[in-house]
Amino acid sequence: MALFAKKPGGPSPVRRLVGESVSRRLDANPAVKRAKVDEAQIFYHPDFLDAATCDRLVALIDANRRRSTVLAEESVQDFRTSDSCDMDRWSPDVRPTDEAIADLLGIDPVHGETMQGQRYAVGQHFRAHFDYFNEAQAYWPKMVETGGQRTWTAMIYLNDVEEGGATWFPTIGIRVAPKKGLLLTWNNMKPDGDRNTATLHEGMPVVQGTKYIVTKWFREGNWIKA
Ligand SMILES: O=C(O)CCC(=O)C(=O)O
Ligand SMILES: [Fe+2]
Repeated sequence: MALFAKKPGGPSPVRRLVGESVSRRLDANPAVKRAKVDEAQIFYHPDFLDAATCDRLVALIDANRRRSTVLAEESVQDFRTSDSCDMDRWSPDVRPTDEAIADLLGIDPVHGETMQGQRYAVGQHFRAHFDYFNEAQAYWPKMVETGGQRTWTAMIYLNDVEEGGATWFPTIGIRVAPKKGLLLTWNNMKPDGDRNTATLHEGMPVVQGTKYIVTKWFREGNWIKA
């Protein structure tokens, strides 16, 4: 390692600016509410997506789902037990939603990763994790090539779940129950652009019913190369 190699993480002007511009835009949108917590910038739009679009995305997830994977090298059994699939951003069934999320946040769509569809059956979950990358991990150089750190996460609940399946932020102490069409979004960075450990979150086990969501992660740089 080089003698003066920069320690991973720390404040970042680029990530700070993204946090400022997105939170300013969301605060100015009367349809969007900000969670009343100090630890992180968390917002929600109670009825972002209409029922018919939700149903279409659920059908696409059912047609394309496979077992979910995680990034860490250690294989973590039972860490993420849902099924998931890539949602083709150019498909006419996906593109309007994909671009509407980017527009809501005011982030150029080229920063957005391929949207992920996820399906959780009874008992399935996504254990507590951070969406931002660990810059000390072996996978990090690959992530730099594909747009660098993740800044904002946006997810949409595509159906109502009979019981369970909430998104839980244990450090902050809030739980968001699935509600068809609701969009939840948060900044994985602190206001100074450093990684925000308070964004630790978990997809809690579904107790009854099935949970469908789409998740969109935004990078600080370009995911789509010109
Ligand atoms: O299923 C959830 O509620 C959380 C999903 C999640 O954390 C993710 O997709 O990164
Ligand atoms: Fe997550």
